[in-house]
Amino acid sequence: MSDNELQIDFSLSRPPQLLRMSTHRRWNGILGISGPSGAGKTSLLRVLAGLEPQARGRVLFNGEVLQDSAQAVFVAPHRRRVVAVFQDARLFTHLDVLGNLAYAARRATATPALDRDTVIALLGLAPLLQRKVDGLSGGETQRVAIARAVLAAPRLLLLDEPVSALDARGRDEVLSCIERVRDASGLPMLYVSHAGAELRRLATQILALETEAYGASCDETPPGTMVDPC
Ligand SMILES: Nc1ncnc2c1ncn2[C@@H]1O[C@H](COP(=O)(O)OP(=O)(O)OP(=O)(O)O)[C@@H](O)[C@H]1O
Repeated sequence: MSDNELQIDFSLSRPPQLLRMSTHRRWNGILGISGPSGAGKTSLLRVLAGLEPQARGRVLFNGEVLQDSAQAVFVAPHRRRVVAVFQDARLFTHLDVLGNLAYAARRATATPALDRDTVIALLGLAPLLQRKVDGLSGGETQRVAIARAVLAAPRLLLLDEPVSALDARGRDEVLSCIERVRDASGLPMLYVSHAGAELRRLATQILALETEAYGASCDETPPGTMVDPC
Protein backbone atom coordinates (compact mmCIF):
# COMPACT_ATOMS: atom_id res chain seq x y z
CA MET A 1 0.00 0.00 0.00
CA SER A 2 1.29 3.48 -0.84
CA ASP A 3 0.71 6.14 1.78
CA ASN A 4 2.02 9.27 0.15
CA GLU A 5 0.72 11.12 -2.82
CA LEU A 6 2.19 13.85 -4.94
CA GLN A 7 0.08 15.65 -7.54
CA ILE A 8 1.87 18.27 -9.58
CA ASP A 9 0.96 20.15 -12.70
CA PHE A 10 2.95 23.34 -12.98
CA SER A 11 5.04 25.44 -15.31
CA LEU A 12 7.90 27.78 -14.55
CA SER A 13 8.78 30.48 -17.02
CA ARG A 14 12.53 30.76 -17.41
CA PRO A 15 12.97 32.62 -20.68
CA PRO A 16 13.74 31.42 -23.23
CA GLN A 17 12.63 28.15 -21.61
CA LEU A 18 9.36 26.97 -20.17
CA LEU A 19 9.76 24.22 -17.61
CA ARG A 20 6.61 22.10 -17.40
CA MET A 21 5.91 19.16 -15.11
CA SER A 22 2.83 17.09 -14.62
CA THR A 23 2.62 13.85 -12.69
CA HIS A 24 0.64 11.99 -10.04
CA ARG A 25 2.59 9.58 -7.86
CA ARG A 26 1.89 7.41 -4.84
CA TRP A 27 4.81 5.94 -2.97
CA ASN A 28 6.22 4.81 0.35
CA GLY A 29 9.67 5.61 1.65
CA ILE A 30 11.90 7.25 -0.94
CA LEU A 31 10.78 8.45 -4.37
CA GLY A 32 13.91 8.79 -6.51
CA ILE A 33 14.08 11.67 -8.99
CA SER A 34 16.34 11.12 -11.99
CA GLY A 35 16.97 12.89 -15.26
CA PRO A 36 19.64 14.66 -17.25
CA SER A 37 21.13 17.98 -16.26
CA GLY A 38 18.62 20.78 -16.77
CA ALA A 39 15.59 18.45 -16.69
CA GLY A 40 14.23 20.31 -13.66
CA LYS A 41 15.04 18.06 -10.70
CA THR A 42 16.13 20.90 -8.42
CA SER A 43 13.29 23.08 -9.71
CA LEU A 44 10.79 20.40 -8.67
CA LEU A 45 12.20 20.40 -5.13
CA ARG A 46 12.20 24.20 -5.05
CA VAL A 47 8.54 24.28 -6.05
CA LEU A 48 7.64 21.74 -3.35
CA ALA A 49 9.61 23.67 -0.71
CA GLY A 50 7.74 26.85 -1.60
CA LEU A 51 10.71 28.62 -3.15
CA GLU A 52 9.01 29.28 -6.51
CA PRO A 53 5.93 31.37 -5.72
CA GLN A 54 5.64 32.46 -9.36
CA ALA A 55 5.08 28.88 -10.63
CA ARG A 56 1.79 28.55 -12.54
CA GLY A 57 -0.42 25.55 -11.83
CA ARG A 58 -1.12 23.24 -8.90
CA VAL A 59 0.99 21.36 -6.34
CA LEU A 60 -0.61 18.98 -3.84
CA PHE A 61 0.98 16.73 -1.24
CA ASN A 62 -1.21 14.10 0.41
CA GLY A 63 -4.28 15.89 -0.84
CA GLU A 64 -3.34 19.28 0.59
CA VAL A 65 -2.95 22.16 -1.84
CA LEU A 66 0.49 23.74 -1.36
CA GLN A 67 0.01 26.14 -4.22
CA ASP A 68 -2.57 26.78 -6.88
CA SER A 69 -2.08 29.83 -9.04
CA ALA A 70 -5.66 29.75 -10.38
CA GLN A 71 -7.05 29.95 -6.84
CA ALA A 72 -4.33 32.35 -5.61
CA VAL A 73 -3.26 29.79 -3.00
CA PHE A 74 0.34 29.80 -1.85
CA VAL A 75 1.29 28.15 1.44
CA ALA A 76 4.38 29.90 2.82
CA PRO A 77 7.57 27.78 2.97
CA HIS A 78 7.71 27.71 6.80
CA ARG A 79 4.12 26.44 6.98
CA ARG A 80 4.53 23.58 4.50
CA ARG A 81 6.65 21.32 6.68
CA VAL A 82 8.59 20.43 3.55
CA VAL A 83 12.31 20.59 4.34
CA ALA A 84 15.13 20.36 1.82
CA VAL A 85 18.77 19.33 2.12
CA PHE A 86 20.79 20.59 -0.83
CA GLN A 87 24.17 19.46 -2.12
CA ASP A 88 25.85 22.37 -0.35
CA ALA A 89 24.41 21.84 3.13
CA ARG A 90 23.70 25.32 4.39
CA LEU A 91 24.56 24.99 8.07
CA PHE A 92 24.75 27.94 10.46
CA THR A 93 28.48 28.58 10.75
CA HIS A 94 28.15 30.71 13.90
CA LEU A 95 26.73 27.70 15.79
CA ASP A 96 28.32 24.36 16.67
CA VAL A 97 26.73 21.05 15.60
CA LEU A 98 24.49 20.85 18.67
CA GLY A 99 23.49 24.49 18.15
CA ASN A 100 22.43 23.71 14.59
CA LEU A 101 20.28 20.81 15.78
CA ALA A 102 18.79 22.79 18.67
CA TYR A 103 17.92 25.68 16.36
CA ALA A 104 15.93 23.38 14.06
CA ALA A 105 14.17 21.70 17.00
CA ARG A 106 13.19 25.09 18.50
CA ARG A 107 11.64 26.23 15.22
CA ALA A 108 9.76 22.99 14.57
CA THR A 109 5.99 23.46 14.47
CA ALA A 110 5.21 19.78 15.10
CA THR A 111 6.71 16.78 16.85
CA PRO A 112 9.50 15.31 14.71
CA ALA A 113 9.20 11.71 13.54
CA LEU A 114 12.33 10.93 15.60
CA ASP A 115 13.53 12.53 18.84
CA ARG A 116 16.88 14.30 19.11
CA ASP A 117 18.78 11.48 20.80
CA THR A 118 17.58 8.98 18.20
CA VAL A 119 18.57 11.29 15.35
CA ILE A 120 22.00 11.84 16.90
CA ALA A 121 22.47 8.07 17.28
CA LEU A 122 21.24 7.16 13.77
CA LEU A 123 23.49 9.74 12.15
CA GLY A 124 26.50 9.02 14.37
CA LEU A 125 26.73 12.62 15.56
CA ALA A 126 27.55 12.11 19.26
CA PRO A 127 31.30 12.74 18.82
CA LEU A 128 30.65 15.87 16.75
CA LEU A 129 28.16 17.77 18.89
CA GLN A 130 30.58 20.42 20.21
CA ARG A 131 32.43 20.83 16.91
CA LYS A 132 32.26 24.01 14.86
CA VAL A 133 30.58 23.24 11.57
CA ASP A 134 33.21 24.84 9.34
CA GLY A 135 35.75 22.23 10.47
CA LEU A 136 33.59 19.25 9.49
CA SER A 137 34.28 16.93 6.55
CA GLY A 138 31.81 16.87 3.65
CA GLY A 139 30.19 13.66 4.89
CA GLU A 140 29.94 14.95 8.47
CA THR A 141 28.41 18.18 7.19
CA GLN A 142 25.75 16.29 5.24
CA ARG A 143 24.94 14.08 8.24
CA VAL A 144 24.40 17.21 10.36
CA ALA A 145 22.27 18.76 7.61
CA ILE A 146 20.07 15.66 7.43
CA ALA A 147 19.75 15.54 11.24
CA ARG A 148 18.80 19.20 11.31
CA ALA A 149 16.21 18.66 8.59
CA VAL A 150 14.61 15.72 10.44
CA LEU A 151 14.46 17.70 13.70
CA ALA A 152 12.63 20.50 11.88
CA ALA A 153 9.70 18.02 11.85
CA PRO A 154 9.00 17.83 8.11
CA ARG A 155 6.21 15.72 6.72
CA LEU A 156 8.16 15.57 3.46
CA LEU A 157 11.97 15.54 3.30
CA LEU A 158 13.72 16.58 0.09
CA LEU A 159 17.29 15.46 -0.59
CA ASP A 160 19.01 17.10 -3.58
CA GLU A 161 22.14 15.17 -4.56
CA PRO A 162 23.29 15.05 -0.94
CA VAL A 163 26.28 12.80 -1.62
CA SER A 164 27.41 13.92 -5.06
CA ALA A 165 30.30 16.02 -3.71
CA LEU A 166 31.63 13.22 -1.46
CA ASP A 167 34.26 10.52 -2.03
CA ALA A 168 33.20 6.85 -2.14
CA ARG A 169 33.62 6.32 1.60
CA GLY A 170 31.72 9.49 2.52
CA ARG A 171 28.98 8.59 0.06
CA ASP A 172 28.51 5.13 1.51
CA GLU A 173 28.47 6.50 5.05
CA VAL A 174 25.82 9.11 4.29
CA LEU A 175 23.70 6.67 2.23
CA SER A 176 23.70 4.26 5.19
CA CYS A 177 22.53 7.11 7.43
CA ILE A 178 19.72 7.96 5.03
CA GLU A 179 18.65 4.29 5.00
CA ARG A 180 18.60 4.24 8.81
CA VAL A 181 16.52 7.44 8.97
CA ARG A 182 14.18 6.13 6.26
CA ASP A 183 13.61 2.86 8.11
CA ALA A 184 13.30 4.34 11.61
CA SER A 185 11.15 7.36 10.75
CA GLY A 186 8.92 6.28 7.87
CA LEU A 187 9.29 9.86 6.64
CA PRO A 188 8.42 10.26 2.96
CA MET A 189 11.39 11.55 0.99
CA LEU A 190 12.26 12.68 -2.51
CA TYR A 191 15.85 11.92 -3.45
CA VAL A 192 17.44 13.59 -6.48
CA SER A 193 20.46 11.94 -8.04
CA HIS A 194 22.22 11.30 -11.33
CA ALA A 195 23.58 8.04 -9.95
CA GLY A 196 21.55 4.93 -10.82
CA ALA A 197 23.25 2.89 -8.10
CA GLU A 198 22.19 5.34 -5.39
CA LEU A 199 18.61 5.39 -6.62
CA ARG A 200 18.44 1.60 -6.83
CA ARG A 201 19.81 1.34 -3.31
CA LEU A 202 17.44 3.84 -1.70
CA ALA A 203 14.28 4.34 -3.71
CA THR A 204 11.10 2.29 -3.87
CA GLN A 205 10.27 3.88 -7.23
CA ILE A 206 11.71 6.44 -9.59
CA LEU A 207 10.29 9.48 -11.31
CA ALA A 208 12.36 10.06 -14.44
CA LEU A 209 12.35 13.63 -15.75
CA GLU A 210 13.16 14.09 -19.40
CA THR A 211 14.23 17.17 -21.26
CA GLU A 212 12.18 18.06 -24.28
CA ALA A 213 12.64 20.75 -26.90
CA TYR A 214 10.25 23.11 -25.07
CA GLY A 215 11.33 22.28 -21.55
CA ALA A 216 11.06 19.30 -19.25
CA SER A 217 8.38 16.70 -18.73
CA CYS A 218 7.81 13.70 -16.52
CA ASP A 219 8.14 10.23 -17.91
CA GLU A 220 4.98 8.52 -16.75
CA THR A 221 6.61 5.35 -15.56
CA PRO A 222 4.10 3.05 -13.89
CA PRO A 223 4.44 3.13 -10.11
CA GLY A 224 6.89 0.56 -8.86
CA THR A 225 8.87 0.39 -12.07
CA MET A 226 12.59 0.94 -11.70
CA VAL A 227 13.95 3.09 -14.46
CA ASP A 228 17.61 3.24 -15.26
CA PRO A 229 18.51 6.90 -15.26
CA CYS A 230 20.56 8.21 -18.17
N1 LIG B 1 16.95 30.63 -10.98
C1 LIG B 1 16.84 30.27 -12.27
N2 LIG B 1 16.52 31.19 -13.22
C2 LIG B 1 16.39 30.85 -14.50
N3 LIG B 1 16.56 29.59 -14.96
C3 LIG B 1 16.87 28.66 -14.07
C4 LIG B 1 17.03 28.93 -12.68
N4 LIG B 1 17.34 27.78 -12.04
C5 LIG B 1 17.36 26.82 -13.00
N5 LIG B 1 17.08 27.34 -14.19
C6 LIG B 1 16.97 26.61 -15.46
O1 LIG B 1 15.86 25.72 -15.34
C7 LIG B 1 16.16 24.47 -15.96
C8 LIG B 1 16.05 23.35 -14.93
O2 LIG B 1 17.07 23.53 -13.95
P1 LIG B 1 17.24 22.57 -12.70
O3 LIG B 1 18.38 23.09 -11.89
O4 LIG B 1 15.93 22.39 -12.03
O5 LIG B 1 17.63 21.20 -13.42
P2 LIG B 1 18.31 19.89 -12.80
O6 LIG B 1 17.62 18.73 -13.42
O7 LIG B 1 18.28 19.97 -11.30
O8 LIG B 1 19.78 20.03 -13.33
P3 LIG B 1 21.18 19.51 -12.68
O9 LIG B 1 21.13 18.02 -12.75
O10 LIG B 1 22.21 20.09 -13.60
O11 LIG B 1 21.26 20.05 -11.28
C9 LIG B 1 17.55 24.60 -16.54
O12 LIG B 1 17.44 24.96 -17.89
C10 LIG B 1 18.16 25.71 -15.73
O13 LIG B 1 19.17 26.38 -16.47
